[in-house]
Amino acid sequence: MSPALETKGLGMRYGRAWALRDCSVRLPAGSVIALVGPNGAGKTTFLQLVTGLLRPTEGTVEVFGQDARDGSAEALARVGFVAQEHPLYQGFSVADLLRMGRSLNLRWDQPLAERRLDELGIPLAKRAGALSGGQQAQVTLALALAKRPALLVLDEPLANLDPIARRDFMRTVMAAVAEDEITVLLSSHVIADLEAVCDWLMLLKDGRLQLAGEIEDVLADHRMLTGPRTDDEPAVPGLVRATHSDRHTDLLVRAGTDRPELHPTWRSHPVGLEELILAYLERPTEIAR
Ligand SMILES: Nc1ncnc2c1ncn2[C@@H]1O[C@H](COP(=O)(O)OP(=O)(O)OP(=O)(O)O)[C@@H](O)[C@H]1O
Repeated sequence: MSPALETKGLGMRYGRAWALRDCSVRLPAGSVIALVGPNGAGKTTFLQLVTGLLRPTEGTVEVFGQDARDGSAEALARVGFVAQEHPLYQGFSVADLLRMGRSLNLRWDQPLAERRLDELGIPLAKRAGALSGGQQAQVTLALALAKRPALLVLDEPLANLDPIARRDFMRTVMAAVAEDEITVLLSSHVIADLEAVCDWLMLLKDGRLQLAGEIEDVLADHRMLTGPRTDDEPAVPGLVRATHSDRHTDLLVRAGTDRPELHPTWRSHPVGLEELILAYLERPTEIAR
């Protein structure tokens, strides 16, 4: 499938410190991509490079084949961005925000935005500052979707939302995906919420890409091996991380299914997404191959 987004050797340095380094990835159009990583991993930096808000120190980033650095009106029109914390002018009414969106954007679907807000029971006359956190998040999402973007970029959209607001927010995103076949790239720490909606995973740590792929393939490519406790680090090919309990050792391994070279008493079982992500986040940073 043709990529929605392609980066090659992408890097960003703030002063002398690299926030992102050597990031090469192709993200397919039509997918819903989870960007995960601990605090300071470089997620916001990556998203701001994709949306053209930052210029890379090195490397390239293309959105639907167009250089994200050129900042043209057409390029900007194809990308909807919801920044962290859902910033809105607090003194503006929702209607004012829609009016502003209409005058600032090349393409603007006012009926779509009004319909979405009506379905959510968010009154147009209300001031943004008088809305709940969940409603403010929905307003920023409605503004981003009114551009009818081909790529929707969401930076930690679920932070500070209660479980119901998180569910409602993701429902709105998924309804837009179903209606318009848009590509969605979202960063989050809430892995459980991502699992239900994302089909692609991109994992960053210490500014380095650790893992990228279709979630189904990534999970199929890993196994958890459980056996008697061994205190020495086992020399298993493809070992991602070893963890030890009183009596057992668990080895997360990559590539292939079973490991015949291990003792036959070792049991092999599939791994869940959260378990896999945590194992990658907890191991020392490696440069992605
Ligand atoms: N404007 C800036 N000036 C200097 N350093 C910055 C700037 N923005 C980010 N950084 C640094 O770059 C690194 C990556 O930050 P970034 O915000 O991209 O990470 P993140 O994965 O989004 O983190 P979080 O989950 O906490 O939002 C961090 O070490 C951060 O301190």
